[in-house]
Amino acid sequence: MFDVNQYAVVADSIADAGRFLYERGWSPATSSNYSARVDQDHIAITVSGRHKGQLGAGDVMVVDIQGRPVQSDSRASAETLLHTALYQVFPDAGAVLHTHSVNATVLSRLVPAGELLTFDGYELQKAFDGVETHETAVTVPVFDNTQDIEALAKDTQEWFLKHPEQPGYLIRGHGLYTWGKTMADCLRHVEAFEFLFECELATMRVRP
Ligand SMILES: CSCCC(=O)C(=O)COP(=O)(O)O
Ligand SMILES: [Zn+2]
Repeated sequence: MFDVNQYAVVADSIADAGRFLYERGWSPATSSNYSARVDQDHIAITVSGRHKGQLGAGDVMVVDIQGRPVQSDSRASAETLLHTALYQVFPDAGAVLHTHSVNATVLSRLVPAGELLTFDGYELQKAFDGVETHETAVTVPVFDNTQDIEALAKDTQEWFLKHPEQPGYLIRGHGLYTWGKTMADCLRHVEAFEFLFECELATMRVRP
């Protein structure tokens, strides 16, 4: 069982994150899903299909670390297994955010199949946990979009078990996944990625 007070705290942090991300245009309409750790075995996650700029009581539910609903008749995010896959790889992850910004979507479609997106030489790379210098490249894998979330969860888990220092991934034509020790860390990672996506796209415009 989980602590309901702790659930209430993390559910609030998810609703606040939703308002922030929606206002910036990074989570339009019912796109995106967010989660935060309640305890070692339980995750609070958005209910599927909810408007992420208007989350309130009843829009965040609890699943176990395998993604099975706990004490709820609601349907958890369709992408729940992508979240639990990350919590399983990163025991110190406290939050996972998935967003659908225009820049993440467009850039993910421009990266050739089989190639990684690499950020190198940007001072802002230091916004990511564990990155101390612009000389440390940040490498972002781009997974093909699929409706087979179980298979995608397995692929992403395998990749991050081999590359645990990397802070996020893209799904082609779909969006960004990133995580952090706290919700504040995770939101900082979304902002850092968005800045870097904008820089890459601006660079492509002047140097096609
Ligand atoms: C309307 S966007 C399509 C589904 C999606 O990609 C998403 O992020 C939201 O799915 P959820 O089941 O978490 O609401
Ligand atoms: Zn999505």
